[in-house]
Amino acid sequence: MTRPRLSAARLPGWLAADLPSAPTGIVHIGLGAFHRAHQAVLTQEAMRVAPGPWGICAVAQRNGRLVDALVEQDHLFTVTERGASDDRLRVVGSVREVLLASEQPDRLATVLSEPDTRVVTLTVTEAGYRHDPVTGRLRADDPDVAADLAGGPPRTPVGQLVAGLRRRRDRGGGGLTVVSCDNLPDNGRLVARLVGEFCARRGEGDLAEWVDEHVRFPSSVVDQVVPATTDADFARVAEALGLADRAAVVGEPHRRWVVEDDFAAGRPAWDAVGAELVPDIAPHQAAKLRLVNGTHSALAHLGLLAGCTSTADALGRPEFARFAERLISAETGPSLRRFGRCPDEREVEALLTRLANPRLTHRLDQIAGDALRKLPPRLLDPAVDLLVLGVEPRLIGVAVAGFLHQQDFPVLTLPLPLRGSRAFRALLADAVRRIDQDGVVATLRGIGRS
Ligand SMILES: NC(=O)c1ccc[n+]([C@@H]2O[C@H](COP(=O)([O-])OP(=O)(O)OC[C@H]3O[C@@H](n4cnc5c(N)ncnc54)[C@H](O)[C@@H]3O)[C@@H](O)[C@H]2O)c1
Ligand SMILES: O=P(O)(O)OC[C@@H](O)[C@@H](O)[C@H](O)[C@H](O)CO
Repeated sequence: MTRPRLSAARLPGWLAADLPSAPTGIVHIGLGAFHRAHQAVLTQEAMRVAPGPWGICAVAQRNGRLVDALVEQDHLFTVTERGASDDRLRVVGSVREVLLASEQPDRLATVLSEPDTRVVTLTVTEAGYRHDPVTGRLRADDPDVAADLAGGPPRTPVGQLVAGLRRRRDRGGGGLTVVSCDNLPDNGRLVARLVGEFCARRGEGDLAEWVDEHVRFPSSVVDQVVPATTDADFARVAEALGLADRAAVVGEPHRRWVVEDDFAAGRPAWDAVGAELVPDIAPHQAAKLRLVNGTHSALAHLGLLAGCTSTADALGRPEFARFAERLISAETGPSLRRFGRCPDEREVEALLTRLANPRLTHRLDQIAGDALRKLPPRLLDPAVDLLVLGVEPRLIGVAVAGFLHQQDFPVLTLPLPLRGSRAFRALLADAVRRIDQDGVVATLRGIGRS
């Protein structure tokens, strides 16, 4: 059945009552599923607690269909919080404008330069930063980066940021805070470094100095599983609302945001609605990337070999559930010792229950993508820390072997301590051989018995 589209005029009164009406103060680059389920919701909740000029201008890179859908829907969309037994549907109205960066580069630079814009958030995936994961430097050989450096309409998020900052400086603009929300270690420092390098490569040392003085780049950690929306999700929302929402998103009820408390010119009252403002992000970041994303990546690389399609599918199989539990309890958890805390039994169980939510379809192939960037902070850094503690990272070795198993040649650059460890290289080779000979399920069962 074709339903009328979600719009301000069609919204039932009981849903409209909660929506904020605020001018734009935030630019979000990377209008994906995650932003809509996470920062857009938190910002709406924060404005309810402390009203302020924190409407969002959300920027898609190339997805014109999503931009068109949101324009048609008066920028409204639904977020379904999907727990293990029920759904909670809400309408989000914190997005006030949407832009398509590839077609509106000038408008984007202008919004970034507006005095009322005081915060920029980013979710552009690990690949979006166009950096070399080993050196952390900008990949100047990437054709889009090269085009941006040559002064064309910016195609990359870093190019877009620099164009906006340049215009802001030229207009005599004030302080701005750029918050990366991507699953990358030290994401704030990474963006600051890439912006500085971009300016240097263009010979714009004066702009780099202005940025140093006026712009802050706090690092942040986000945690909420928000899979890509499925057709079944769209149909469920239409059924519940009586309206079609082409920008609907579905995520788990768990939601966490830890941000370094370093803002140049104010922010919404995110801390009043659950965000944690902290002086040091390092322990939070390591714990999140290793326990949540490390488990995800392990399940993805091993699960795909066994024909599993989603995290819930994999964790529904006893050998994967046991492997994940042991991976966290015996390796990724204890690897956090130098940060001062390891998860206890209860925390491990709660995390696995979250990740196994049978009502969320979090596809393993989505998680497995871009593994060369994802594996170092999620599984290789913990392996290094375990070696320092004198513990053999055997289960991490099996997870990494799940990735290597499908490769024709050794593509993964191991961190130096792992490359130099004969024991680690041997256990990796052994795990690849066992998966090859016995298959992944028998390998995991073998671990369970040993
Ligand atoms: N979805 C989650 O569960 C989740 C949870 C925590 C953190 N995150 C972070 O958010 C990121 C985005 O997740 P999502 O669910 O919104 O994904 P998505 O696929 O819905 O959206 C991805 C966004 O990133 C942009 N993008 C992708 N590749 C790019 C590139 N090479 N250059 C520039 N922009 C690019 C796209 O334009 C889009 O706006 C993740 O990669 C992760 O770092 C996601
Ligand atoms: O492409 P990725 O792996 O960074 O993103 C997919 C998910 O694994 C990830 O985003 C998790 O859902 C999230 O990090 C949970 O907080």
